Amino acid sequence: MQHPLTATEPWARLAALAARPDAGAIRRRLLEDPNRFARLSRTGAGLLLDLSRTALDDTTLEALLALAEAARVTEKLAAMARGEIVNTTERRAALHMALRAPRDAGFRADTGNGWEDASAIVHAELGRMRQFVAEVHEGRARGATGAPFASVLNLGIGGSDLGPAMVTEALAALPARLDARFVSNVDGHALAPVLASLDPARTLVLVASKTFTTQETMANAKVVRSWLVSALGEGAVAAQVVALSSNARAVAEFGVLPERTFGFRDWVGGRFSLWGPIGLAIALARGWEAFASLLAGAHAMDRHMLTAPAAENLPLLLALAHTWHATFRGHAAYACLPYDQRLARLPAWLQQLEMESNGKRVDVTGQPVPFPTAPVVFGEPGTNAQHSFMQLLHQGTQVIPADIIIVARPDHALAENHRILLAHALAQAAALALGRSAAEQEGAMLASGMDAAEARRLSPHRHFPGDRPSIGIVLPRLEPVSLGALLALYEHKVAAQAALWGINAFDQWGVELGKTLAAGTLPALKTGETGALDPATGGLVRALCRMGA
Ligand SMILES: O=P(O)(O)OC[C@H]1O[C@](O)(CO)[C@@H](O)[C@@H]1O
Repeated sequence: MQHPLTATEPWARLAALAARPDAGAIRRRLLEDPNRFARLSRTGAGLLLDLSRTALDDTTLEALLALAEAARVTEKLAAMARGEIVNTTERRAALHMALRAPRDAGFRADTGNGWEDASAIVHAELGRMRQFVAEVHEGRARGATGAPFASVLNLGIGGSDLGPAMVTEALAALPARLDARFVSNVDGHALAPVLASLDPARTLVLVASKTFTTQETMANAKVVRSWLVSALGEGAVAAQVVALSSNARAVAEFGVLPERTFGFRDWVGGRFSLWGPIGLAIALARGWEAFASLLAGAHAMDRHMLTAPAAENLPLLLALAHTWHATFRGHAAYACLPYDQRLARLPAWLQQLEMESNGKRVDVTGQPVPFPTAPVVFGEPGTNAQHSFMQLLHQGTQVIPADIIIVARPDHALAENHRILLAHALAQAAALALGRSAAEQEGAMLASGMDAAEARRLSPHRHFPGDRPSIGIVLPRLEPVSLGALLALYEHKVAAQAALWGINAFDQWGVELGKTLAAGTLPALKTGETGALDPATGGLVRALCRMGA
């Protein structure tokens, strides 16, 4: 039986367009149309999206928009905003948009057991967060010895780390209100040096875990709890530990006071959670105003996503361009290249967002999807990426599209450095798209005085095929409001692709098996008893034990 999406007329049209010999031609399209940038760039919520260095043309774009219509993408995103149960396997709404909307936005969530006033719940907690942040900054909330807090240590992993850590680093141009540290890995090499560098009397600890059962976070939380208690006594737990979680019972058992617990509902998915209590570290480190502006920027993108016409809608257009690359052109990876060092952790955040959301092989009905879904995402800030993996993007055997994120105005006074950075970002996009033919390359070598035989020998090695797509995303400046819009752009892009493919972006069953197996392996590492393990794991456990594990 044919999959409902591949049975649509626009799908057939797109499959035919993708099979054309010139389906990937970017150079020709660029050089033939001097207005291509104007025709294929759009603005929304303060950002600029530039699709001119992809092979998309009017016909392809029209077919992609028709496919989105056939898949009812806009209706599905509207259902998400209405708080309907869109995460069908876990029977939950996905209402992260409520976290960043004004109080009167009126978001409501279907709990499966009736509807609740999501906006009221969010704003009650936001008010408490705001008050707590003020108490810490003004020195009214202090540690067990009466010392004001100088540092905040966030213990969390996945969505309970990547978002707040990335945003806190991205907003480094703002004055630091508290020194912020993030420890996610259960590897003691992550936690031990951080604890060694902190003063327990002046450290506020955030245990960030939606479930409050994640083994890595809880193991680190226990270590930090003992560290506080042995330095300051049992009273330090109540004075200095804060929980960010939706599991109030487990939080209470851990000993965190209700007034130091900030909660959220299960309609906030882990990887979409930085906008609420999980983002407390951002507000503590960069100030409440910055956090509020971040939310405002994301809300502006939410409004744009919900109201802009399809052909002008940034998240939808980005989703369609990525889908053209991943699903129709079969590009199995894409690179995220932020040309701003402060966005160094953006690729890591995006990896979870994309790959945990859309790394799915069955659709919402449980049927296998007969086409590629989420590609592999990787990335590094430019220009560093140019000196590591960009070689493969320019001359490798596979085509790997890139998102090139550019910030127009810097927050430093090194104007020449910034111009060099921008020149490289633009040059990479141009080199990927236009390439340089063997003949052009050979001509350049001859002109430089190289002898003809040597120029001929080198020309295949120095040939750039071009026709390699990149998408530009431009922020006027990296500030809370534009960062919020950028992150919401990607969140909605991911949700739009899931809606198009008919998959569930909001569950993550693929992470469960490894957790279960780790629980069975831990006792074997303690006792050396490997009888219950598979032969390969058992062999490795015995080898590790012989080496002193
Ligand atoms: O916040 P929690 O419950 O500790 O979960 C952390 C992370 O673990 C996952 O559940 C699975 O890796 C992520 O989705 C989540 O962000």
